[in-house]
Amino acid sequence: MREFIQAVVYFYNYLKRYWRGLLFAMIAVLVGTYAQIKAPVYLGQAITALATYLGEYLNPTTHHQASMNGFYNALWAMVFFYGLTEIGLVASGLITSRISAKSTGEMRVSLFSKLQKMTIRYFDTHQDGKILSLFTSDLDNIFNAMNQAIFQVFSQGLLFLGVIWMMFEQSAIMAWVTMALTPIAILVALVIIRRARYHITHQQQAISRMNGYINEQVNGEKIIITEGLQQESIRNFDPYNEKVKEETYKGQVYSGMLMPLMQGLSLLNLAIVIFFGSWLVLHSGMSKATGLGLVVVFVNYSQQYYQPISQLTSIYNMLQLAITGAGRLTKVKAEPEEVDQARGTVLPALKNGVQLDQVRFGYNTKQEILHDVSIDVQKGQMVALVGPTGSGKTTVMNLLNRFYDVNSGQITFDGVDIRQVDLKSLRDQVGIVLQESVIFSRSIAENIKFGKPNATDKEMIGAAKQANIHEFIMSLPEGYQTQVSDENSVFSTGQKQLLSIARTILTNPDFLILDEATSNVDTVTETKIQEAMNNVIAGRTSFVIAHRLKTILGADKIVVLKDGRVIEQGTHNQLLAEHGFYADLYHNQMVFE
Ligand SMILES: Nc1ncnc2c1ncn2[C@@H]1O[C@H](COP(=O)(O)OP(=O)(O)OP(=O)(O)O)[C@@H](O)[C@H]1O
Repeated sequence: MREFIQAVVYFYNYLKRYWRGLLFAMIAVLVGTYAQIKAPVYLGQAITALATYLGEYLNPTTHHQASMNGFYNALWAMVFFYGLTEIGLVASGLITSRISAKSTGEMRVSLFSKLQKMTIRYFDTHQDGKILSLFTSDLDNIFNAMNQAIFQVFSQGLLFLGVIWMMFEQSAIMAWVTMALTPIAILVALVIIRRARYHITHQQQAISRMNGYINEQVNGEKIIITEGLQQESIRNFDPYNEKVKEETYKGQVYSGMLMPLMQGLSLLNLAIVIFFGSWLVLHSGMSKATGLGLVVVFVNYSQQYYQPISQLTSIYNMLQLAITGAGRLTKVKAEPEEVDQARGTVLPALKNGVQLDQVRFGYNTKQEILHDVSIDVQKGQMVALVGPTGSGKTTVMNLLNRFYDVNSGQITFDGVDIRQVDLKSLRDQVGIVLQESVIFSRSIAENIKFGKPNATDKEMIGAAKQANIHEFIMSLPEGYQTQVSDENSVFSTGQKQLLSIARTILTNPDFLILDEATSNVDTVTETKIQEAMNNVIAGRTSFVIAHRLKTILGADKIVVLKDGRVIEQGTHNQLLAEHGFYADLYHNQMVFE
């Protein structure tokens, strides 16, 4: 019930601005449905008029032209009402399609804007595929429901009530006869909806599990190919696919069953209506011609009456999917936002330095990752963070840029706690070169200018030169205009990092965080990266997460992290003299280099 109310609120928020269009669509449905239930009355009158005329025609002594006029009048009225039905239904369909497309478009924009404000924590804890499915399946389901189901609930509900009302207007006894099979129809519909729902829920779960498997296998394709595990991967795919196949089949069997069953019931009912109607014509006091007309009217109503019941499963399924989708999107909307642009003081340019003061932090409440970490960086200094894998180096970087907040202690820029600072002004000062370099689908020039789109070409080329990537870019036939993307990258891993460095140099940050690429790069590229790093670091305050110790020998301070604690601090020579963890690490690496 909570999910239902949530969905109603969600739809209301997006649909309220279209109230005029919706009102118009409803009036169109109202007119169309009224015409639809009114038309059979004229059909009946036409039949009655024809029967009267034929009766008189067969008896030449009482032949009147007038009864034929009644037939034509009724016929025209019937055509008019059926025409009106079509106009009403087409008009309301067009309006609802337009409103659904527009409001789903707005939902898409709002979802995308929301995602752009999400915390790193959100992206760290949600799979890419699941985020993508908000845009694909959830919004699609919502569109389908708005376009068809909500409209159908209204129009079919109206038709159902309207037919009952009209039937009682025409003949109460015939109305009861037409409705005779209603309890069976409703019972059948409920049983089938329950079964269909069961299998459709299982089908969705099976699809989600299968997608998870495909996602994982595609991401791990390199390992699968190198280990020759393709056949195994195909074999393991089978049970996922089988489950989807089985549940889809059963779901379709049940949901597809309702329509023919209802048609069957309606045909059975038709026979009852004709049988009872004929009995009434023969045994009641009404004229035979009127009775014949009445039978024809109820033949029509009998079909219209069972139509809404047969639509129930598809409407129900569509609504159910939309309610789940709206629930998921409401949850996303309620997620805490990252960029709270207007809050806090604007951070002035760094004057003294950056401090981590007794910082404690964990990604979740169960496990603390950093314990009492204190690091002091003076303006213009280069601090290197070293330590075994999992020791917390990247975590320190995440905190410095305020991707996450500390649990206790504080991080300060010139003595100001970064939690008190306007986030944008903090991010403007901090430049990050990540281990994993990202390439966007656009030209190389636009990729370099990503953080500063209004940079001049001269500035951009200057940055590329400092990052040691200019010559390579110029060797490409289209130079800086070469279109690149993650799938169609012309860069090696090392070159991608050089591009990231160029991107960062261009934004000219005061404070720099550099996460050195761990992947093996050839010695020429390694030297180039080293030079580029020296260029970007020069004159800046920087934190370098180093994996190859020889890259940080000249650091002003080396901080050694182990299991989330600072175990040693000092210059390279000081730490070597201590013969501690760093000295061991250094000697071990030198043996392998
Ligand atoms: N998003 C996250 N959620 C939960 N735990 C995480 C997350 N990121 C890292 N951790 C955990 O925090 C610890 C420190 O990880 P971190 O990435 O900071 O180490 P690192 O020193 O940078 O390692 P590496 O040298 O391998 O990059 C690890 O135990 C890791 O499992």
